[in-house]
Amino acid sequence: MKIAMEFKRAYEYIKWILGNAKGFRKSIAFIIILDAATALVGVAVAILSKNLIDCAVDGTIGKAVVFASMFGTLVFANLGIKAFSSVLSVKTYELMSNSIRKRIFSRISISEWLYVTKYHSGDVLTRLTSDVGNVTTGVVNTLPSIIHLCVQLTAAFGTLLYYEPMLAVLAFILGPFTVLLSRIWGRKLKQLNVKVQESESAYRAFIQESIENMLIVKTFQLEKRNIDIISDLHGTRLKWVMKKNVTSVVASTTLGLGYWIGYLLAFCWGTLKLSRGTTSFGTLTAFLQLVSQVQGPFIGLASTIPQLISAIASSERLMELEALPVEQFSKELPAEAVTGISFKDIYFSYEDKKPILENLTVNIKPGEVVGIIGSSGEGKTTLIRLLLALVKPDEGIVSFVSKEGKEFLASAETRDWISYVPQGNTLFSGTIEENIRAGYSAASMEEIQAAARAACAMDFIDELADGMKSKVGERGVGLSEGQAQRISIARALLRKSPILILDEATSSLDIASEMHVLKSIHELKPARTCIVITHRPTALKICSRVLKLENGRLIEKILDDAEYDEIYHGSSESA
Ligand SMILES: Nc1ncnc2c1ncn2[C@@H]1O[C@H](COP(=O)(O)OP(=O)(O)OP(=O)(O)O)[C@@H](O)[C@H]1O
Repeated sequence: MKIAMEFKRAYEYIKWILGNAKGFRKSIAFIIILDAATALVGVAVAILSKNLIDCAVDGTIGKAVVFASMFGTLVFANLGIKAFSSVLSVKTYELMSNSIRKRIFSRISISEWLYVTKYHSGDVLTRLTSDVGNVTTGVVNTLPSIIHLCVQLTAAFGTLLYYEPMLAVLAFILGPFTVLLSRIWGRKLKQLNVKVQESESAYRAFIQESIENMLIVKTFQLEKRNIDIISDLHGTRLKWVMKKNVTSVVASTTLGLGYWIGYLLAFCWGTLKLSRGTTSFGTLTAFLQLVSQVQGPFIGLASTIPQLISAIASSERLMELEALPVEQFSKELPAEAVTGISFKDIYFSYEDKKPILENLTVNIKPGEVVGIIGSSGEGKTTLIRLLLALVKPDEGIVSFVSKEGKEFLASAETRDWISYVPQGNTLFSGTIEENIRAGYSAASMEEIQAAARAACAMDFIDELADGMKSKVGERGVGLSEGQAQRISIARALLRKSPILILDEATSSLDIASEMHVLKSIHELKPARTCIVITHRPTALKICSRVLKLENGRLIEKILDDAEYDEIYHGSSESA
């Protein structure tokens, strides 16, 4: 039962791997044909060498010259075929691995956000590079090698059987041995492969995070701790790589031993026949070559099988990414602006954790500017994630309402109506212009400048030597927090969506800049429905309503000056 299940699973993985090769079948078939041809050439060379030596011994020089020239032609042809096959393999490898990467990357992009965030970016990177590499090698290199070895085995065994059946049997001694070994070591090797890939993921993830958070590493003097962690991760990786390697080496050494025993037996048998005069020098040379060509494939298979197992183990890790749930898209969106927002009887919790939102109901009218306050960790950002349909409510309905009162459920598509400025630095590496343009790719330079002006960013951009073309590093390196925030706001304003969400978006700005940005937002024409999540009273002053998130519900607050003061001077807990 267990074996049947394992076979079924292996069948699924192999089907998936071959499915990926669909667009490259012609190239792969061609590589296989070329590789099989080199195997046949090997056997032909053995037969030719027998005839050549026999002619030389008999003194029939004319025939020997013919055989020698055929021999030379075949050797050159073999070299040419191998060179061409190698170039074709590299090209097919690149095309196929890029196509798998693109497909899986696209799949991740359209998968549900919450599921994707469960994977560390370093792990995803390892899967998209190393695992895709293993799968592609399996199809483009390992599969043709296996077929090459099988053709070589069949042709050499058939020829040997024709000339000397006893030798053929001796040479074949490795056959059952290989099958037994692959059964014993196959499963173990697959498990070890998964461990190797996991240790690679952990290692890459750590390096990635350390480089990203270099500032924290330096200011908290974590250099030594990080170097120690890297050493540990190296140690773990080395352990699994060595275990995998030793398992492969034990398997191939055992086979190697069998190979030499077989070869020695064939050699003794041949020399015995030669001493009795029942065979020629040429035949003995050919036999020895053919014995190698029967046994060689078994050794070859022992080294290609681990590659195949790597491909299978990696396909499992890639299939896992492909199985991520895809986002649901709503039906066609209406042409008119839909600006009202409704949260109705919302219950929400992350996985099986304590509920964050409970029985939450709120309606926001078109054009309203609503401030949301609440203690840290109360669920304000989660509320926005529900509106953006990044997470789904356990119960209740999140919807958008048109002027006519028509409701549209929040979905991936309704994000079209929202411009979002999230917490933290969310810039990409590239120019300032490229970062703002991400809000609306077809925007003119005038529109980009207008958005930057409204976000209070134009003054500092003008002061930069390259202006809009100034380069921004990874996550906005090269800009101050406040400058990065203003670029993020400009990006959101350029989008011209009817709803604008600012999540602590002005937290790093000085009061004067913050007031300027908020005033620009307030004066936008047409007016946008706006949700401002903030701990700062200046931001709340532009809001027509303030809602406080408390115990999973939103409660309307009328704040007097003393309370504004408390928010401003008190801790976030008191907000
Ligand atoms: N992806 C996630 N998976 C599981 N739990 C999460 C996730 N994101 C947030 N949480 C939890 O949900 C709760 C609400 O988080 P949320 O970010 O919505 O709070 P917040 O009110 O916006 O906080 P802050 O003001 O500090 O930004 C927190 O307890 C947090 O630990």
